[in-house]
Amino acid sequence: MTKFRDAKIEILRDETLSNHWYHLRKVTFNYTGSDGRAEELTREVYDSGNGATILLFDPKRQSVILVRQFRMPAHVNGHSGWLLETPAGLLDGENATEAIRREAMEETGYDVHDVTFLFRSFTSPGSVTETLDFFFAIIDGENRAGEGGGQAQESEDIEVVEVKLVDAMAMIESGEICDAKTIMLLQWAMLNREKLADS
Ligand SMILES: Nc1nc2c(ncn2[C@@H]2O[C@H](COP(=O)(O)OP(=O)(O)O[C@H]3O[C@H](CO)[C@@H](O)[C@H](O)[C@@H]3O)[C@@H](O)[C@H]2O)c(=O)[nH]1
Ligand SMILES: [Mg+2]
Repeated sequence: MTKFRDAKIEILRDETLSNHWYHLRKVTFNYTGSDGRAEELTREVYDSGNGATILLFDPKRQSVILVRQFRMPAHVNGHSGWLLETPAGLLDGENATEAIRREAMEETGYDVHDVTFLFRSFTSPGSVTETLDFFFAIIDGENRAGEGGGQAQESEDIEVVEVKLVDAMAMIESGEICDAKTIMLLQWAMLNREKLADS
């Protein structure tokens, strides 16, 4: 951070452009950059809250549990929209551990007790406020507590898909898996596969 040692940010205004489902803000601020020059700038900021995601791994079957659902933002950007992802959800005021256990159950039907926090990441820091907490849990594919599928009353319509870890890696190469959080967790699994082999 040496270049920005004397940089300064002073927020002047934080306006709401849209506040229907999520919150689109326009932030006006004085920016004093690395060269000491001050200027007034504005940035649009999309605030959809923070979320959590989890890699559910079955060591016996060497497989992961993914979910497929329709994503409109991907659809309007040239994808069919039917993305294959790790289970994930918004925090809804809960702490991330509680939230991810609830989401894992709702979306996949796996009741996970021991979840391990791995890391936190901004998902798209140029435009979106969101941080995502990444978790890991061991599951037993033969011992599922429910059907999953999401909450019908919230129009969630989720397909639960079990994929061998090696096949999931190939699906990144082929483009069939093209969601950042999912790619990050699968790559984490590959980097830690010796540890996972003992689990
Ligand atoms: N009515 C309405 N519903 C919406 C809108 N936008 C999203 N939803 C619904 O709100 C629900 C949110 O479900 P969650 O499971 O809590 O969140 P998520 O969409 O899976 O989000 C997770 O993954 C995202 C993508 O990676 C992450 O961005 C997010 O942080 C979170 O981890 C979904 O049923 C979604 O369809 C909207 O504009 N209007
Ligand atoms: Mg979800």
